[in-house]
Amino acid sequence: MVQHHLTAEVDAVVKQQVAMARLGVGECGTGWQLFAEDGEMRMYRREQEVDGMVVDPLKAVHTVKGITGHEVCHYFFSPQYRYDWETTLEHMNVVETISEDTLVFYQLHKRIWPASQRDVVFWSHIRHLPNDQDRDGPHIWTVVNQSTEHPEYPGCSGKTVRIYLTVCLLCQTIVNPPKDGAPISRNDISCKITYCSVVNPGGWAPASVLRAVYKREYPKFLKRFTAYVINQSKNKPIMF
Ligand SMILES: Cc1cccc(-c2n[nH]cc2-c2ccc(F)c(-c3ccc(S(=O)(=O)CCO)cc3)c2)n1
Repeated sequence: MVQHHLTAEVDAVVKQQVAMARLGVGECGTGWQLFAEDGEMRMYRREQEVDGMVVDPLKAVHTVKGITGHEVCHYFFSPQYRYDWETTLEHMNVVETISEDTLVFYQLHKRIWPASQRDVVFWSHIRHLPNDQDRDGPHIWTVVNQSTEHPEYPGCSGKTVRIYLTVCLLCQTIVNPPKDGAPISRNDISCKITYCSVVNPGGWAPASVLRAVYKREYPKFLKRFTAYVINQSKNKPIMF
């Protein structure tokens, strides 16, 4: 079977993004600054501008009880749930199904005053990786979203501004088996989530406005999304 033209790119970007997501933020001199905290959630950014535009890389780390990395990635990747948790969506459709673990999405997001409305085309890939710290432990799961071109969605409609993003959601399931050898329940599991994103907003927008939007939107997004996964999963068998 002939490989899809994106397959090589998907493989390279996933490997690179997983490696970056695994890097800690603690190392001094890495330039990561903590900008939001809420319980177990910590949000860091590096202030970075390209051609005068804010493209601050973001790294969020969060630990959530009662769900697994497979469940978090399943609900993040699968299109049928997206309108449930992505509340800034005005329109979303799957432009192409490259394989069962690789889709191409078009998304039109709600306008954030005073900037013009943004849209984005990206491939999205879900994958699980052996847990190299604990060979017998549950696999690590990841979803990588990477902007891409698509002939049906040229980025020059004029009405909206096309944004460019790279997002990596990396999830590690932690199991604390019950002492008495009872079956593992949701009280015995938690998920360590790392969410990395670099967004080029496309058209120019004031740095102060963009940074204020990120500061407000990212913590809301991660809390809302993880609460959604907890609620969807709680009465279902555990997906390891
Ligand atoms: C979480 C967040 C941060 C910064 C801005 C906003 C936001 N508020 N109103 C409109 C947007 C907006 C505009 C354009 C976008 F591409 C995305 C966008 C955000 C996340 C992702 S994703 O890949 O992480 C999850 C899939 O939607 C994709 C697009 C979000 N939301």
